[in-house]
Amino acid sequence: MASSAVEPKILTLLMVVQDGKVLLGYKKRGFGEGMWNGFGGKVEPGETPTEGALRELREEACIDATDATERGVVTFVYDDKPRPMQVHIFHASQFTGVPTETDEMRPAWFDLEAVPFDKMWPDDELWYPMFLAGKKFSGTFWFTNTTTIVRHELREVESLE
Ligand SMILES: Nc1nc2c([nH]c(=O)n2[C@H]2C[C@H](O)[C@@H](COP(=O)(O)OP(=O)(O)OP(=O)(O)O)O2)c(=O)[nH]1
Repeated sequence: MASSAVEPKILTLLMVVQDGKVLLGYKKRGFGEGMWNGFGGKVEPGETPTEGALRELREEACIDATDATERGVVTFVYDDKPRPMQVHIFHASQFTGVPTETDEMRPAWFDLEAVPFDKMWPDDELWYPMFLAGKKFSGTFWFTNTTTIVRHELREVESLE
């Protein structure tokens, strides 16, 4: 079967942006361990990406976003993994609860001028400018050895449908 026919895994990623800062979590275990990232994970059967994004935020940071909107869909293709990952990227600015450390993530606020891109997935530096500018975007990143980008396509879109 051609690799393009392989169904991608569907995941979510949500960043809370408030008062000139973004809430990120230090990933303590699993895929992306040791890096800062938004909150998210695999969408479960029967869930929409929005429902999955809100559940993962609650599980990983103990807060509930009240105004989450989808901003991007990005696909990651790896030469050392059988399935691509399709990540639905959400923005929120309002939430209830208090960001709290969990087994998986240690949350911290970063100034938008000091996002720690050197300790994040390398694609983030490429799409964050669109994300933070309030644009919608779509793209594909091809990785070798899980972490090195060999090629990418990224564009602003009118709609994510
Ligand atoms: N910013 C960014 N996030 C990424 C990239 N690749 C990637 O998987 N992610 C995100 C998507 C998910 O939010 C998270 C990976 O999800 P996960 O493996 O922790 O999923 P999960 O919580 O369901 O996992 P688990 O409980 O089953 O271990 O990392 C990337 O290149 N950049």
